[in-house]
Amino acid sequence: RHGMKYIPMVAKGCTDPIITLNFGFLKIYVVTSPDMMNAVQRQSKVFSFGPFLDFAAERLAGLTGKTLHAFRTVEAGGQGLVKTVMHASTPFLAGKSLDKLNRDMFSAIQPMIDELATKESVDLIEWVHYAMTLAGTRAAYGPMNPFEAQEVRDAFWEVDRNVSPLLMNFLPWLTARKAYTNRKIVLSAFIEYLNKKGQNQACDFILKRYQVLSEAGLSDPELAQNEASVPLALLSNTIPATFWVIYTIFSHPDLLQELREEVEQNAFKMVEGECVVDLKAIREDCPLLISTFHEIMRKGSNPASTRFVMSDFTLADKYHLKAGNVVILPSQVIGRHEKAWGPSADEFNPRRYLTPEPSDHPDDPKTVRRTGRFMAFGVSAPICPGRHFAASEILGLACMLMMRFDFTPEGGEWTPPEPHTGSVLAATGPVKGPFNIKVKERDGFEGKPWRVEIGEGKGLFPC
Ligand code: HEM
Repeated sequence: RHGMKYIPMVAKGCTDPIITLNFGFLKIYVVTSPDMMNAVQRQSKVFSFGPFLDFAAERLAGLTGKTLHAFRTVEAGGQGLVKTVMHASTPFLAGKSLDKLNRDMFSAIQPMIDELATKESVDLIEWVHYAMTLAGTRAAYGPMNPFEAQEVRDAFWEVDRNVSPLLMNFLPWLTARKAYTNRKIVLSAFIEYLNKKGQNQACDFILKRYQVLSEAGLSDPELAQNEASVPLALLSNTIPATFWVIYTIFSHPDLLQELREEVEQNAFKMVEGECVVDLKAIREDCPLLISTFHEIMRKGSNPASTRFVMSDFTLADKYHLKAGNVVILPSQVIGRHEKAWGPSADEFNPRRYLTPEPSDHPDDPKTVRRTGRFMAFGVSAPICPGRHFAASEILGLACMLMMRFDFTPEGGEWTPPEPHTGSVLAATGPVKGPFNIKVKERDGFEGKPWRVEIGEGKGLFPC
């Protein structure tokens, strides 16, 4: 009922560094303190992420039989393809490949932003979903993008919003009907994409995945079955996070003003009458914007990194964890712990990630890399490999919107929309629409052409 918010709800106020939720057939150990998280992370053989890769291959992607065996981790008796493909493709989410991905994403979204300028009002949630889904997937999958069809986009979001019963894996065609039938629509689009050899014009990350999987002997339908679940990683978190970044910046007028000044000075230029936002300069020369992004993600998202207990283990000589159960490291609890951030841990402070205030941390004021400092993209391995692309998409778009537009919510008040609790894969606060805003180009910028310039570099944000 509460979706991803359930864990922090039960953990809030607990004084123990780890607590047990007993579901009878399964215990979930919820870590509530940074020190205990360190202790768990030090035992990477005992607390492993591997079984969750198997879980996702079976329940999210719906793999069965010999395809599932090929993907399963070696530890679980499989061929370990899930790790092989991740390892081979992750480097293509940085450097030149990331520059190209960003370039393609912003050239895809630019006409949609220009169209926004012709409107007087819009449902911001719907617009962000539409524009980011289309632009992100065009950049990833190329001109034969399976998500061009609205039917496929709608089916994808139906899967995302109804994924919980699918994860139970109990007669999914009956108990998870919506997700199950819509997953089939997405899958058919991916099969057609491969039939047309669409992957040959995909981004390097996607192309590498196809190469590795076909070299491993997978047929196109088997390959499509796995790849049809990749957009859950590509879109499920990025889109709600984009909404919240835009919402938070525009709903804090003083902050908006400061950010506009920072961007105007460091990451904006006029080139022959064209307004240009510079993504490389956003990364390198806009510390307040980056800090604001981190703080919105710290406060607003609630990913819970998950580990499987491989063998019985006693933590801190006191807490006995039994093999076969699950450990959760919830960022909403650990990342807001006083040990991570001192007494201001629960406040929204867009300057938090600038040079740390000496009074901020009771134990070690100068430490920037304190445990629990920033967990929105997960912790250590398997930290999100797409985080730099996500940050580029979100911040590039947010800058373009705040430099070009004034947004006013209908009714005048910035009142946060209702959460969408069915979307349990998204840790970034998915919401239910509509959220109607009035749109107006800013004084002095009316009717001007705009673009985002990518610039060369490693493409890496400090996250
Ligand atoms: C705001 C946007 C995003 C957020 C908050 C986010 C967050 C996360 C988190 C928390 C994890 C799990 C880490 C753990 O369990 O400790 C993860 C994994 C992953 N993410 Fe993201 N992510 C985002 C965007 C993206 C994008 C755009 C991509 C795609 C290119 C992506 C690709 C992946 C992949 C492939 C994994 C699995 C990594 C593995 O199994 O080793 N993510 N992400």
